[in-house]
Amino acid sequence: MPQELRSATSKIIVGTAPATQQMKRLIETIAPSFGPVLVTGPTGAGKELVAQALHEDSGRTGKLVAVNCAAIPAELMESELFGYEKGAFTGADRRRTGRFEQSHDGTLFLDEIGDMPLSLQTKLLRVLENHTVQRVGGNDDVKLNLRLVCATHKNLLDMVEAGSFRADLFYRLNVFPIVVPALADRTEDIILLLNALVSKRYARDASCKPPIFSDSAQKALLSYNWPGNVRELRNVIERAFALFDGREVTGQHVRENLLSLRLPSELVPAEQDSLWEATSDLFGNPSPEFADFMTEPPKPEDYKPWFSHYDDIDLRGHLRDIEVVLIEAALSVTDGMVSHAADKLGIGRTTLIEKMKKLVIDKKQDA
Ligand SMILES: Nc1ncnc2c1ncn2[C@@H]1O[C@H](COP(=O)(O)OP(=O)(O)OP(=O)(O)O)[C@@H](O)[C@H]1O
Repeated sequence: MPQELRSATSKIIVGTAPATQQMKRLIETIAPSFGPVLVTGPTGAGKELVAQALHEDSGRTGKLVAVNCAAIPAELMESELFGYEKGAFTGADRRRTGRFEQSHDGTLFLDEIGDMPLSLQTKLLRVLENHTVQRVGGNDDVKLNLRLVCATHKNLLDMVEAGSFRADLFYRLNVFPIVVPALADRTEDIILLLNALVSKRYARDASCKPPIFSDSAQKALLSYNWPGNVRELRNVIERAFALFDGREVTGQHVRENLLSLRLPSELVPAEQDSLWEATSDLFGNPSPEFADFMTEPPKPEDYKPWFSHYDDIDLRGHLRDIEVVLIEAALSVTDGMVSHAADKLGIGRTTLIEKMKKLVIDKKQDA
């Protein structure tokens, strides 16, 4: 298809894995219709992008207006969504339109819909039934033509069961359900996303040169399980720009310095401080003190204080990372001699070969 005829969806959403292609086809098909869309999927997987793609391919002339229901205090949410008339409450010195009215002829994206208070759920249901809103303190019905897209990482059916989400609203919203797959379920997209996000990051700020992800780095990215999904991959790329300005990133760098932020030994302390500052809001950063502690090979009992630093741990992923690092180290000191490396690790040669296959480890180790 010529570039200019491609849908906005195919430009916005990167990925060619079967699950991604299926999702993109679904978005393109339902974008021009009117019914509400409910986008679900794990955090960071791209739910907001789906809303953007739906709007861009809808042919609607109005705006895409996004509201994060988890970020607005419950007592302000009604006036934020419905607007208010002058004098409706103390401080309402003029009429204000709400997000519903602002998205007339366009799309209203209600993110984290699972966090909407029950009283507002009832009001939202009324809007969906009547296609009108009343501003707070007003009596006039304002007629609206908008496409509603809601998203959540919560299980709304469980919430319905627990009585915290209205069943009738759930069925009203769930006309077109779209499930965004976890990144771990579409590994074919990882390298495409890596290249797209590196180019995007470089286009935004060309002051750092793009890092070069070697074959072993790409393998390491492919064998990781991405609990934070595409947002976590974006964070890894952000770290790579900060740490490897224009240099080659190896598989070992990915595991040791990018997936769990630890500095390569060649970085000086001053850079260390600015890096911690620059990335302190990134997914899952350990504190600098904890990183220092981790530069020593940990003894099992060193893990005891873990939960005073973190809420949780991906135990399987962590144990797998330790296995990968030790196997690679053994292969490196034995120049890739598998049987010698197996001796060093105290396991049989065949067991080591099986592990290397499973964990995508090469005999030859790059530094
Ligand atoms: N398929 C994709 N192609 C390109 N970029 C993507 C894709 N999926 C996600 N991203 C990027 O990953 C980041 C997270 O995506 P987004 O905010 O849409 O996730 P989300 O599912 O809405 O997260 P949350 O549940 O935390 O709100 C954004 O920077 C987004 O641009």
